[in-house]
Amino acid sequence: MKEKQISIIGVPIDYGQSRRGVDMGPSAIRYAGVKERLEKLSYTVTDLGNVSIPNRHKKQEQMTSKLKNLSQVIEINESVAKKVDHEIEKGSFPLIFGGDHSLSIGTIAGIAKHYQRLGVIWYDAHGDLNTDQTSPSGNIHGMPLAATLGFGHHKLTNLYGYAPKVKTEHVVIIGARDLDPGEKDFIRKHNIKVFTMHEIDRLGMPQVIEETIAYLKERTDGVHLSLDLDGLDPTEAPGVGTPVIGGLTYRESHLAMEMLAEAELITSAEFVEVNPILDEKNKTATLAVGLIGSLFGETLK
Ligand SMILES: NC(=[NH2+])NCCC[C@H](N)C(=O)O
Ligand SMILES: [Mn+2]
Ligand SMILES: [Mn+2]
Repeated sequence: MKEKQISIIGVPIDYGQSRRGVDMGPSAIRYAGVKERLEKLSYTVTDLGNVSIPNRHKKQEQMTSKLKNLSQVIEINESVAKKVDHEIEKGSFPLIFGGDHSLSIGTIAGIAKHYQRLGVIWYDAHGDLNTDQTSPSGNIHGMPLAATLGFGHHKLTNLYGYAPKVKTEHVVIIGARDLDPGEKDFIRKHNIKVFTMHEIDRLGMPQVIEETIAYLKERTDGVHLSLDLDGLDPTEAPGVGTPVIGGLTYRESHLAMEMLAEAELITSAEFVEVNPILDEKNKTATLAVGLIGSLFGETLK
C-alpha cells in the first residue's frame, strides 16, 4: 500500500437483501480486532464509525418498482459516496465494512471520481450484474456491479451525479459460481473478464491472480477490491446471507491477498456481506480480518 493512512468506514446496510443481521457485520469485523491488526503493520488507522441508516419503521417503501427498498438504498449510498470521496481527498486509503453488497454502489461512486480508469476486482460467488429487468429477487445487492458499469435503474446508475463509474473492460470477477441467466448474457455481451470456479480449479489461484494483476496494471490507474465473503466456501465462511457451496478456500484467498499486497495494486477495499447472526462464533469476521492483514502486507517472515 502506498498510503500509510487508513480510514475505516462501516456501512451497516441491510436494505439490499432480505435476511436480517448483516447490519451487524461492521461491528463483528471491529470486534475481531481489525484496527489493532493494521496498527501492528504501522499504519495510522482512523475508525470513522458507521454511516447512519434510516429507520426501517419510519420509512416504509411503497413498491414503485421491482427494486426492494430503493429509496433507502439510494439515500444511504449517497452518504457513503460522500464520505469515501472525502477520505480519498485527504490522502487516506478507504477501507469499508458491510453490510450488504449494495453499498458498493456508493463506495465506487465516491472512489471512481478520483481516477481516469478505475479498475475493480469483484471477489464473489455471484456476479452482482443483475438489473431491474433481469433480477430474479428484486434485491439490490445482486445489482451493484451492473449499476457501477452504467446498467440498471437510472437512480442506481446515476448515484452521486455521474455514470458510468467504471468501464466493463476494467473489471475482473473472481470466484463466480452462481450466475443468473441475465448475468451470463451480460458477461458474454460485454466480454467481462471472469475467473469462475472452473477456471480457478484448472489454473490455480497463483496464475489467476498473476493474470488479474497483469490485466489491470496495463489498463487502470487504481484498483478497488470488493470482497464479498460468500466468495469463500461456506464451510469456512458460514456467516453470509447467500452461501454457495464449492467456494474459494481460506488458503487460496490468503494467497490472493498476499499477491495483491506484493503487487501494490489495490487503492481501496471493502469486505461485505458478513452476517453475525448466521455465523459461528464470529468465524467469518475473524477470517475477514485475517484477509485484511494479508492485503495490507502482513507476512510470516
Ligand atoms: N451480494 C450478493 N450476495 N448477491 C447475491 C445475489 C443473488 C442473486 N443473483 C440475486 O440477484 O438476487
Ligand atoms: Mn455474493
Ligand atoms: Mn456480492
